Amino acid sequence: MQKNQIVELEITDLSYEAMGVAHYEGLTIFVNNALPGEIVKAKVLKVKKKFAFAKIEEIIKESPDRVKVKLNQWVQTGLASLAHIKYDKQLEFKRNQVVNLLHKADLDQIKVDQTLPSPEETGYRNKAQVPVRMVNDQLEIGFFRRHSHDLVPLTNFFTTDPEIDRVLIAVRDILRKYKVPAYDEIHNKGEVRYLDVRRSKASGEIMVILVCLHRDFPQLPKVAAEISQIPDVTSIILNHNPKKTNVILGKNDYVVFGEDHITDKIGDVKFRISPQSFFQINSLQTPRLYNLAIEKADLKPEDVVIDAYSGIGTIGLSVAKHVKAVRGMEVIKPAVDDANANAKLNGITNAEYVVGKAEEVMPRWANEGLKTDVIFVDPPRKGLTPEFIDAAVKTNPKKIVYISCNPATQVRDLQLFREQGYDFNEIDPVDMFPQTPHVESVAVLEKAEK
Ligand SMILES: C[S@@+](CC[C@H](N)C(=O)[O-])C[C@H]1O[C@@H](n2cnc3c(N)ncnc32)[C@H](O)[C@@H]1O
Repeated sequence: MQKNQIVELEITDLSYEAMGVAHYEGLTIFVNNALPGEIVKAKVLKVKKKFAFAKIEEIIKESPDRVKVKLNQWVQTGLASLAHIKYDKQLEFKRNQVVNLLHKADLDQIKVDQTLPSPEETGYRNKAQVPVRMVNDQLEIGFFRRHSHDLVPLTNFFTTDPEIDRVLIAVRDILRKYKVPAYDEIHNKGEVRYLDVRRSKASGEIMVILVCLHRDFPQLPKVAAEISQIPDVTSIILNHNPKKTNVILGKNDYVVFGEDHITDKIGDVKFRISPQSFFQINSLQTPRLYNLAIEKADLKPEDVVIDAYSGIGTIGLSVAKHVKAVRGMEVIKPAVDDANANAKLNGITNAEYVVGKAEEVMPRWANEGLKTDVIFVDPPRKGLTPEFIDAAVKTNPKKIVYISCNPATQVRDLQLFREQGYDFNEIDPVDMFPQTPHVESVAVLEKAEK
């Protein structure tokens, strides 16, 4: 097989990144955009020893699960790389990810529920982080083509709250009007790198973050004054990111208009959210995810609860009024400040959050003799560490509720807990990210009977 060769392929599977999978002359071929059951003519893009990448030239036999995507850019950019598959099949794809991982781990007996669908299939994101670049001498917002830094200009971000798209376009036009240069990442010059916009569905408040190369730029006062006139914008932040890096946000934020946070709500609990704080992006699905996790925790009024990887305290503060005490830890300081402020904001006096790495804080607490009843963990994609797991077990909880955005690391960690006398019999996938291959899942570990 050679680059640029055209081959006819039968697609037999979907990879975890939602690429069609085919086999040809002993090679596994990943075909962008192709679906199982389809026969396609594809052009070979790259050939490695055991696998190759190809793109569709022509669909000879089309899958009945295919959706005609209006804007092919969504799929191309990876912004919504499952958008070409019917929603019920997306849910099945996500469930299958979990089933396959359990199968590989010899855990076929674990039950995997149907994926809980999201109330909104599009327009669900309460936050957009979009790159800003010059394209043909004009400042554009958009998204990078998959596996590249080529900006595809976009004005409809599809999975984002349409109110946020409206603000993104308005800010883009203001930057154009004042001739603010976009960031040039090759030479590390120019100015605006990203626009980061957050909107609370509950309060309607909107935060606009201009991620900039410099702490200030000549047009900033006029630009800020005009952005502040966009309806519902209550906060404008300049995030200073001077480094040549792929990391989106720099360390320092400067308020250029309004508040340093916006306020949102999950259930009855209010949350202030600062620019650097993590907040679940699917506003309508988040309470359903938390309710599932909380129901499974079967909390009692005398329980001591840990909220690990707590972000702004959303899980712990949602349960604080029903338990004896909540203690949480989180590595981002502004998020911890938010969490403690959020406790006060809601009149909660039995919850306390500290700054630190979970894998360091948990062992410290365990060594101090802390005993717990229920531990909630909600780590980033890389999952937990063995140090955290050992320390969590040492505090002797009845239950550990594991919320994960990466079932591969979740299954790995659940096995480590199993070796330490905890067991689980079910994983529930929840769709937090429709139109994308991302899978969220919840599992509950209980102390195994001796
Ligand atoms: C998936 S988020 C969950 C946040 C929160 N539970 C929620 O539902 O909004 C994971 C959080 O873990 C934090 N984090 C990442 N690495 C960490 C570590 N080593 N120790 C503690 N927190 C960490 C991130 O900053 C982020 O807020």
